[in-house]
Amino acid sequence: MNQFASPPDWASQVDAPDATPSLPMLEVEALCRRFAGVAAVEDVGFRVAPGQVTCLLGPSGCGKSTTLRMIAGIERPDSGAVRIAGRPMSGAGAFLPPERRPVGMVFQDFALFPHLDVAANVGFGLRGPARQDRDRIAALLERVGLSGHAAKYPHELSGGEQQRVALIRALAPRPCLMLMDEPFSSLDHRLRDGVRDAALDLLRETETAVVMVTHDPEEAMLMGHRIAVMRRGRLIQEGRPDELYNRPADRGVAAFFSDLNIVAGRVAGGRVQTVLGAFPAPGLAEGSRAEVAVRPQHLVPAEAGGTPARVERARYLGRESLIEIRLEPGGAAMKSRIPGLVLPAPGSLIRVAVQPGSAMVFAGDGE
Ligand SMILES: Nc1ncnc2c1ncn2[C@@H]1O[C@H](COP(=O)(O)OP(=O)(O)OP(=O)(O)O)[C@@H](O)[C@H]1O
Repeated sequence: MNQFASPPDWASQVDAPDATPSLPMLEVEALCRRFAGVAAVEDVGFRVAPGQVTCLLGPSGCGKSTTLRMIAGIERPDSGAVRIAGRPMSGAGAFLPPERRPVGMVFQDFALFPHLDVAANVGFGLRGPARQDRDRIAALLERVGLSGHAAKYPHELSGGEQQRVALIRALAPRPCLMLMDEPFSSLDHRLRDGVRDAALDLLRETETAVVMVTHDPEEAMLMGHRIAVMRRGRLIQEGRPDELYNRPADRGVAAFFSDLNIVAGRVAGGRVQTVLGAFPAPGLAEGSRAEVAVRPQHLVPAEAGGTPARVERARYLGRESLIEIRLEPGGAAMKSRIPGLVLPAPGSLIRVAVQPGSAMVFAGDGE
């Protein structure tokens, strides 16, 4: 059971910068796991507050699932600690098996029992007499719009319906923490939004803390109150979606969320001087090399000033236009995304500028 009687309102936490509640539901500390001498997860630590969703985001093989499996107790950490609702699950000699952890799990393949009808599948998560609690099962089914499906078998349901059943089956025992591994990735694009929204509503209502693995940055931004970006087994950055998008720790994190235009330069007078202009470079040594990353929507046509650029290709994408250009000094290829219909002729010369405050400056000239 959730030991916190009245968890803080998730919306106010999202709005308030750096409002980390004092009592996390999940605490992960310095988790490490090696396979055949190779580190799959190294020194990963983060916390999740009650009612909050943290998305583990990263490329294939970066250690997301292994981290999730260690939280679940399916995988034993080599070192580090996991605490749920303040109780040690693993670490310091303790190790609770998965069935003794107050955790619900949902995976990519819905894994419903094919020989049980929907009501029995949901009831399976309940223990003892609660398993027959028709009212609770009916309430959960109604909550995800499946009231009329209680007597159906999994093969009679669509993928989206099956995943909603898997979700309420995991939530039925009222876990403190929900662990979800790519839970929506096998769903048809059209179904996905509806199932995601149903899941978010239900998780918020039940004030369940959630760790969700995804490799899709848009999904992480859509679902996560916080995002933890992993790379090569390590946690690179953890924070609110806007922090990761606007203040990424490095170029790799920045590149996860969109295409980037990159220009390099040297720091002089506290600013990195580039072909696109000079940008503040706080904390970087005078004379050192730095690179500036600019998202395509932040590289915009300039009336006067700016940097001359030759248009290579311009396409209208509906909501916006994508203009591919080559900077005249240096010849670097860049992309600019502009709202509406803006189609300069290929070969024409335009001027572009970086929107104030949008440039991301990193040390060095490569990852
Ligand atoms: N049981 C295992 N035995 C050996 N190596 C493993 C095992 N489980 C995971 N690995 C390795 O550990 C690394 C991390 O794997 P993990 O499944 O955690 O990555 P991931 O980020 O979840 O990837 P994906 O998005 O492809 O599922 C990979 O190199 C993987 O091959």
